[in-house]
Amino acid sequence: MIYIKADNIKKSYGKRKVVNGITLEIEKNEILAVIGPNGAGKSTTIEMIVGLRKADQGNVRYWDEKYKTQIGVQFQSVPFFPGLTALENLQLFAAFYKKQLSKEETMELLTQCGLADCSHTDASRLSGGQQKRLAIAAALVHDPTIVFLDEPSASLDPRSRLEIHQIIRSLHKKGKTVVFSSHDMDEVVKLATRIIMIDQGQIIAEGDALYLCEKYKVTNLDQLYLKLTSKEEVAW
Ligand SMILES: Nc1ncnc2c1ncn2[C@@H]1O[C@H](COP(=O)(O)OP(=O)(O)OP(=O)(O)O)[C@@H](O)[C@H]1O
Repeated sequence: MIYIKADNIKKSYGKRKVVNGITLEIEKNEILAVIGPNGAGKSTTIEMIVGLRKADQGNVRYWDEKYKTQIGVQFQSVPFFPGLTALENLQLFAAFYKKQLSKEETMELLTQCGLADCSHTDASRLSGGQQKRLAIAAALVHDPTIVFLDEPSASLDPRSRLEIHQIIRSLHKKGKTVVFSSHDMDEVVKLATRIIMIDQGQIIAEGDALYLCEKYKVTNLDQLYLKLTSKEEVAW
């Protein structure tokens, strides 16, 4: 089953074409990794797909007219409410979806995201890694069908990174669809059931890791990345 279909979407900021005709589908119960260089247009593409940014051209179609309540999104920076604890922040995020999370339900979500010990800590005092996990928890408060995670494990220590992988795997096991962006090719190989590589606002490769490595005659995704993505000339 196809949940979301983006057809030839484009976005420019001023004269700069950031997304230049992306067509993709997001299927039920896949873990889709979106990879590509800094500034390639990954976040902008995700923002258009989740309906937070309007495409200049092209369109995005959804499987359900109430899709907004069934999508959870974690962005790279999260505006938590200072003065509120981690637990209170999650309850507030749930209220945005008109959902009342009991203390027990909130604790369960915090535990799932490795934050049980921080439930009563002011969100603004959490470490970077803890804030990232709280951001993921915030994306899950309404038990969404599809979860978009924008670089969920970036700048995390190895243990926290593994915890994020566990969260992604358990969401997948529950039948959810997960779309995540990442610069960590090992993580992508471990988790993704399908990969989309974006460069300069266009999809330049698509498929699972094995297929892509065979197709482009490389032994791993790092090599594939270096082979396919453009490189800026370095001026010394
Ligand atoms: N609101 C905005 N206004 C102007 N330019 C923007 C805006 N948002 C993004 N850009 C520019 O668009 C380009 C693509 O940004 P985007 O965040 O989509 O890339 P990305 O592939 O997610 O990069 P990264 O891997 O570094 O997160 C970048 O050059 C960025 O500076």
